[in-house]
Amino acid sequence: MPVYLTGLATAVPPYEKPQSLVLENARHLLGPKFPAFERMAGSFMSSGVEKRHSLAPLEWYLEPQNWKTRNEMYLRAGKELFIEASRKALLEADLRADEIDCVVTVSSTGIVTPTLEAQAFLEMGFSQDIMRVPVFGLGCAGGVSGMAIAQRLAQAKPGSNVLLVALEGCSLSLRVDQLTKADIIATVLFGDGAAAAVLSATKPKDTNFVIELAPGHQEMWPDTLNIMGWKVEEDGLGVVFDRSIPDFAAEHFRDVVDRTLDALSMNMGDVDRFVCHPGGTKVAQAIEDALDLQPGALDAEREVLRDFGNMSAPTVLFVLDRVLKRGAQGNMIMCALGPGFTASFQPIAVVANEASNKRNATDLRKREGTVNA
Ligand SMILES: CC(C)(COP(=O)(O)OP(=O)(O)OC[C@H]1O[C@@H](n2cnc3c(N)ncnc32)[C@H](O)[C@@H]1OP(=O)(O)O)[C@@H](O)C(=O)NCCC(=O)NCCSC(=O)CC(=O)O
Repeated sequence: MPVYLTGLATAVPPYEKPQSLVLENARHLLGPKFPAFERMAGSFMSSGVEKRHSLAPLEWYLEPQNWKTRNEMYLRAGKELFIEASRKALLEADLRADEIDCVVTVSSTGIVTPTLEAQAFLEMGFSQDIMRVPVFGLGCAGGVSGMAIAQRLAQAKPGSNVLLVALEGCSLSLRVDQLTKADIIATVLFGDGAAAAVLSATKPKDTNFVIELAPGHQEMWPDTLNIMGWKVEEDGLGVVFDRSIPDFAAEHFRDVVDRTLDALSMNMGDVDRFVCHPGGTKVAQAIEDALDLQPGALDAEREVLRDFGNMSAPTVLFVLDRVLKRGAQGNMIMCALGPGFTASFQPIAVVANEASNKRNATDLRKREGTVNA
């Protein structure tokens, strides 16, 4: 039984920062504490990131923060973003919040219990018997793995509607006490954002096309725990992301894609578009090379990186949103790498809707002019 994507929306927090401003403040804040800062400063401008959004205003990052203040900001600003992304996705799906049976919240950049979907319960108007599935720790793979979890949950209960929300406040982990090169590169790349998707086990009737989701596929490489993750430290989370990630992708991504396609009974020729998480320019390049894609094939990926930075889990859903709104059809494979080290894949097919009874209805995949820019 297929599952259908009936709503997809993105949201970014209100504080927009051009990369030149991030560099200026990083130089002021981190430069005096990290002797090699100037040697790495060029990466701010060569990273492909032109701007990003953050959950907190600039002044917040200039003050010392700790576990309590970071998580207070995550709760306050994250809840607002959760609500905005969810409401937009529900509008797309033409559903009320109380028609959602299950909500999957994917987030690894803050800790709050009860989790965000419970914090937003009243404002959202969720039903009292909603099933809550908070998922922590998937990192950059969270958008794809979250979609795969939501797909399985929707498939398990005919007639149900599942809301997926992927939300990250990567910038809240900025550290000025224990600086490493990885911390500087994280400041170069990471931003904050959220995306929400509505999945339904009921076929939409009033669209020309439907977006079908088959079960996803994941693989974890043994003995790769140190490539990506969080270290829990005195004043917050410390970023773990190894400089080997682009080389790792260049060496191993093709093999895992081939095994995934086998598992999905597909081959390369069946895939019309890979929809990838753009972890950084070097990762995007490594994926393009590994898959023998045409130069520029990952155009939407580079645009999302340019406009929002690497927002971890929601990033790939921003890419999917652009790709669908530009009218993509056929078979797509959404993919991302994340802590584990894990590769996660979600097949998506945009196909004509034979059951359509409203030929002129506005399709999710055709709403021009509403892409975040
Ligand atoms: C950030 C960049 C655009 C910067 O490119 P540049 O050409 O300007 O610079 P560069 O690559 O030479 O790096 C500048 C200096 O930083 C160091 N450096 C780079 N990445 C580092 C890392 N992860 N940890 C520690 N140091 C690192 C380099 O060795 C070099 O130091 P020295 O000069 O001393 O040698 C690129 O490095 C990049 O795209 N890297 C990939 C980022 C990445 O791993 N993203 C994935 C996040 S996880 C994720 O999102 C999952 C996924 O991708 O699916």
